[in-house]
Amino acid sequence: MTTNEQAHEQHRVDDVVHQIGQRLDRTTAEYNDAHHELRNVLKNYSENTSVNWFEVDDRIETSAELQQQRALVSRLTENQNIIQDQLATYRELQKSPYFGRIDIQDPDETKPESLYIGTASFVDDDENFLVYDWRAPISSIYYNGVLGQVAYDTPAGRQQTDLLKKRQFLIQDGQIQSMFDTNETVGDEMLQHVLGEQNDTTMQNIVATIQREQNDIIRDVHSDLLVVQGVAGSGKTSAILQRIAFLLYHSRRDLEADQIVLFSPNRLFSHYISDVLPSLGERNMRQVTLAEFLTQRFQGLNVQTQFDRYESDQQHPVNQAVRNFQESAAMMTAVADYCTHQTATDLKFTDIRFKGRVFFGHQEIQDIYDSFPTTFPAAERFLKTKNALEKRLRQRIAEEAKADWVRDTIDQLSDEDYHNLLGSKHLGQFEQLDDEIDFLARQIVRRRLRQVDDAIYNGYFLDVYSQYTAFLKQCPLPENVTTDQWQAIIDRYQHDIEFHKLALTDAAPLLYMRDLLIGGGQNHQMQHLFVDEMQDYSIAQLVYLQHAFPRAKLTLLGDSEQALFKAVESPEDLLKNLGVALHAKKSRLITLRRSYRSTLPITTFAKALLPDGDKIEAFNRDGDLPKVVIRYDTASAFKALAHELRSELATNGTVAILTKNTAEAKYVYQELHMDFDLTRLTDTDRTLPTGVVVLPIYLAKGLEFDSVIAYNVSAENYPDQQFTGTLYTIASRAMHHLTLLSIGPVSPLIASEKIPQSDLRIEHELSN
Ligand SMILES: Nc1ncnc2c1ncn2[C@@H]1O[C@H](COP(=O)(O)OP(=O)(O)OP(=O)(O)O)[C@@H](O)[C@H]1O
Repeated sequence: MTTNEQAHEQHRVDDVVHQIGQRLDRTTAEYNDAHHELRNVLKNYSENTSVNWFEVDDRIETSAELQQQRALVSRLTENQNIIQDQLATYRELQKSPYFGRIDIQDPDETKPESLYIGTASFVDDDENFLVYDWRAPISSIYYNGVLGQVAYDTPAGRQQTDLLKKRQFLIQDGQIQSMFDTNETVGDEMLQHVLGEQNDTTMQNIVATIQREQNDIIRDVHSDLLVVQGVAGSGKTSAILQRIAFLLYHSRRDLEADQIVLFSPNRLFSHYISDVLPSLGERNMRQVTLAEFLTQRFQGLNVQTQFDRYESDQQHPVNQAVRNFQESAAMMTAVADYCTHQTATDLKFTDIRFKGRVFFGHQEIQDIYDSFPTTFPAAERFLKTKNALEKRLRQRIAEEAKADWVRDTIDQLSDEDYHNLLGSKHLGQFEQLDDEIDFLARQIVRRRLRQVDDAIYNGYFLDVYSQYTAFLKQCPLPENVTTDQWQAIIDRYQHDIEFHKLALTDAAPLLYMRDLLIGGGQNHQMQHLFVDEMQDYSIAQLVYLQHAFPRAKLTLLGDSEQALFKAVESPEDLLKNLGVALHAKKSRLITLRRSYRSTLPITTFAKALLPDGDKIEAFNRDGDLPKVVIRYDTASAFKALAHELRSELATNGTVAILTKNTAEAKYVYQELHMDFDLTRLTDTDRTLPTGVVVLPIYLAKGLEFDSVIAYNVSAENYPDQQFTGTLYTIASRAMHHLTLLSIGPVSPLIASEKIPQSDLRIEHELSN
């Protein structure tokens, strides 16, 4: 590239930055005006809220005025927020207005046109697009096309054009740092630069360097089930976030950020990714971990988490055939079948009691349920039963309202209680005083019987926990599960319930049964459901999530090689199983094989751990070989660990010591915390501190660190292939440096002929 050309491009950058600066000044003035106006209205509002509340007439008038003011405040606040967002976007653009340029020749134009692509559009005062948003239809050719004839989708249909040039820029603080032309999707040079620079405090957006397959994930608007299987560090999480930004742009009119939900692997991860969407001018989607979701659904029960289960499985190995069945689509189908065949007498209705006495008996409830046609789905009969009970409750309230104690209570009401009981009804709204008294009497009884009302509303008159036992007892078993094994499952479930506990395997089928029998549990607002680290979810859980978000399109991303909690499955089998289980009409599988996170030596080592690791393509970024440090007793191991930590801390912001489980993390913490500023992370932590952190690998899922030290990769700790996934996940968290500490002989997974010694730096303890 000639210096002349760079000077010419810099000239354009200067011009665009100048125009953005002018727009920033204007918008700042607009912001100040909006802020001023809002402050005035708020001041007025607070003066109004202190007016007389006790005179009824005044109260009505004030309340109408307040409502108007409240609406005004909310409109002005929204306006102010919009301007604030614009300011943030302009500030970002001012630093780096764009990262790409495409020159195209449209068939009906005489001259080629140069378009510049950045994180947001910038249009000058004459409506010229100085920068195109990366999500605009035309921008797709920057990511997808090689030079020559290319096509792109627009709302008006597919368009053709001739792509003459593709240029990439790295612009920092308004200065072009580098620029080059490329025929590739997005050239490696740019990626080299970005990946080499990265550090791990929070994730960055990748819009300047999105790769072709990633772009397919990001721009897919057709699939109702999109399954992405990608190797560690291939950009699955990045793709999710850029996809969300794309979808929000694409369906701006009918999709809001809070109609998108992401199931994330842990809370640290939620924080780690939280800057990406705001950096693209979008709000964050909702985020929840599976544990949070289940806890919320089972209030009052202590639901086992994936982490608890992982720890307990290490101590008490489980029967895999039984668990596979419990977590299968077949189990969920069995639940659905069971629910459709329940007669009123099969259901475990319980009495609704009040102050120790039966208020509605279970037989009465069963008879009501039985009175509705069996052709109705169970949940509908249940809802009708609730309504019938509500009606009977209202009758009982009306009768009880005539009782003497109620009249006595009314006589003794203070003025304030009297007003409170009237609630939204106002004095004078009743034609006769008797009506008002009657209303108050029913209010008093209703309040007293709130417990009964709640029991009806929440459907507490069906004992779902006993119902689940009944389901388990008749559940058709596959051939490889014996009745004795199943009885043990039933016994354990009953025992757990007695102690208000629930095993993770029971959560999805039990919730599903509850929803199908009593209704509810579904969120019809969600339009997109994303599941990251899907390999840690059972099919039963995914079936449940689909039921819980019935209108949502599903994007499931994972890496079966990183399965810490279960066996590896091929992507194709997975899609087939999921497609059937989730009844997907338009399903699509995208596989990502290129790994971007780690240096070439680290990825080369990590992939060699896997039986079919040669499918993984390492991105060619230089770095040191992974270092294996072997010591033969604990004292020298910790001495070596301290030494490694010091040297890693000298060059890296964060050093993560990753362990196999919590017990090991606690132990390492105990041994080191006196000498280092060390943080042990647990599943309640939300933020990642810098310095040294120690955590079990399952809490590091989805995260990355400048430097990783794998604690004790000895043969004793990682004896066989069962631990391949764990070791691979640990190794693949490292971006720049990886150290493997072994106390005693190293694991056969590492000391294997598949891993040439020349791929590692091995440091044995020196004998005296
Ligand atoms: N196209 C890209 N341009 C720049 N950086 C990228 C690109 N794709 C991925 N990366 C970087 O590679 C790293 C790994 O990406 P990400 O965490 O999204 O991968 P992942 O597939 O979710 O990984 P894992 O399954 O191991 O958690 C991140 O630092 C991300 O920013």
